[in-house]
Parts: sequence; structure tokens; C-alpha cells
Amino acid sequence: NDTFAQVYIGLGSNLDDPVAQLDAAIGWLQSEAHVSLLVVSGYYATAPIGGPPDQPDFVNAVAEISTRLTPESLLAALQQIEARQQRERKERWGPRTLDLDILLYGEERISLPNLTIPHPRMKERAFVLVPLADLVPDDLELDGQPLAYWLKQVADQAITAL
Ligand SMILES: Nc1nc2nc(S)n(CCO)c2c(=O)[nH]1
Repeated sequence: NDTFAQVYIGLGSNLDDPVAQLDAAIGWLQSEAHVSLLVVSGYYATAPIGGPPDQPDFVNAVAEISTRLTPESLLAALQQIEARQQRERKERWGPRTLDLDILLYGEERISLPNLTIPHPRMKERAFVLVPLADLVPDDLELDGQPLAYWLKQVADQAITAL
């Protein structure tokens, strides 16, 4: 695979000092072989969406990378970083030290049992769309609508820039 893909990664944490968790994950991404970290959005404090209601607020960000890794290899590398930061998969959608999601992988559409790209829930998540808007133009299209359209749809979700 000799072509480089422009990839957007969602980062999230709501356990064990989330800002430090995101900083550490950015550090691992920077030192990952075959991954070039291009730019990182601002950090945002966000109310938990989905999952148990009584969990702590999250801190979220989006990173843009360039990589020759295939989507599956990139997923494996991200899961290694999560594991290094003690990601116990206790309850689905429960609190976690670190969550790394592949949001977009170039223009590709991928649907594998363990990997769907574009991320199937990104359009419903202010904690993804708002940091993503730091990195891409507002007219970036998702499912035929500009990012600005999807941002309006999630305007009720609590999110504050840190
Ligand atoms: N605000 C917020 N809510 C979330 N719910 C889930 S699941 N996650 C994990 C990401 O899939 C988050 C998150 O990162 N931020």
C-alpha cells in the first residue's frame, strides 16, 4: 500500500485525568511507526452521550494523521495504544480511560464486522463534530450534507472548549 490516506481519529476519555490521557495518546500517535500526526483539535469537555448517565464528563478531541497503514492495521495500532493506557472493556459505553475511534479514512467507505468507516455515529455527536470542525472546512460533506448542517443538529449537546 504505497498511498497515504488522510485519516481523522476521535479521542475520548472520562477516567483517570482525561486531559493527561489524551496528551499521552497524542504522544503514542506521534511515535507510532507509519503514522504522521499532522494536527490536533482543541480539547473539549462534553456531557456523556449514550451509556450509563451517572458517568463523569468526557474530554474529547480529534487528530488528523497521514498513514500508509490499512484501516485494519491502523485499528490494531489504536487498540494497542488503548491497551497501554489500561482500557478495560468492562461495560460497553461505560467510563473509559481512553477511546480512539477511526472517524474518516480518506474518502473510503469500509464495513467490516469490527470496523465501519465513516464512523456510524459521528454525525450524531457534538463531541466529534465540534473538534472535527477545528480541522476541516465547514462545507466538508458527510452523507450529502455539509458539516455545518450536522453541527446544527447537535446544538443541544453540552460541549465547552477547554
Ligand atoms: N461525550 C462523550 N460521550 C461518549 N459516549 C461514548 S460511548 N463515548 C466514547 C466514544 O465512542 C463518548 C465520548 O467520547 N464522549
